[in-house]
Amino acid sequence: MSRVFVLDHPLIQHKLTKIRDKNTGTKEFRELVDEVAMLMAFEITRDLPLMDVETETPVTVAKTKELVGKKIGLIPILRAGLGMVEGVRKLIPAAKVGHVGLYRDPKTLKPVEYYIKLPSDISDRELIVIDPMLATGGSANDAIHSLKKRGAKNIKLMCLVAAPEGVDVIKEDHPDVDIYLGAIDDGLDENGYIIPGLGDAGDRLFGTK
Ligand SMILES: O=P(O)(O)OC[C@H]1O[C@H](OP(=O)(O)OP(=O)(O)O)[C@H](O)[C@@H]1O
Ligand SMILES: O=c1cc[nH]c(=O)[nH]1
Ligand SMILES: [Mg+2]
Repeated sequence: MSRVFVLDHPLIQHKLTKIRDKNTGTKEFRELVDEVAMLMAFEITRDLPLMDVETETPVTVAKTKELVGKKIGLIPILRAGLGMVEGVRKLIPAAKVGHVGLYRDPKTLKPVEYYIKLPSDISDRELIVIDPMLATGGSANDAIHSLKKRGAKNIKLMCLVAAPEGVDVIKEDHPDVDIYLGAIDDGLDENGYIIPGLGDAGDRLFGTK
């Protein structure tokens, strides 16, 4: 059963409010999404394993902790996922990055895959799928299926804003995938947009509307 975490850190929630605001322009929107992604990564990596090490300080030897060299892969879903990936990379600079290109057909709301390029060793990596929006869930669901088909075994999903419908789809199809969110909103409108949501994340990030 997927675990669903709504990351309620005050900085995440405050910045998310500004991201939602229709008066926030492209530059500030992009900066805020980057910052929130970094803060979310801080929470998502909370369970990374540590090992005991000894380090010589200028004074003496300290018994301390170091990350066990865990291999991580970040998988932004194009385009909007690009707005979050650099924020996460600031905290996990050694992570490899794979890209899944999907757009949602505006009529059917079904995802269409147009690109995929992944690190060769995804089956050995803990993967974090990144997309600001989880609406019907079709895009994230497809991306996760694509990754599993290519050998991925260990996947987390990270989104800024989700609709309950999208969360249910991932829980149903991928009970092994834990979901990390900034918020779960009320639902979807007739065009599949999240209510109240933040509008079209890709358009707001890249100024295409
Ligand atoms: O859960 P779903 O109903 O599938 O909707 C969510 C998807 O829609 C948006 O992408 P969009 O199709 O707008 O592509 P873009 O990122 O290129 O703008 C968003 O970034 C998600 O990938
Ligand atoms: O609300 C939504 C739904 C899908 N994609 C977006 O960018 N926003
Ligand atoms: Mg879009």
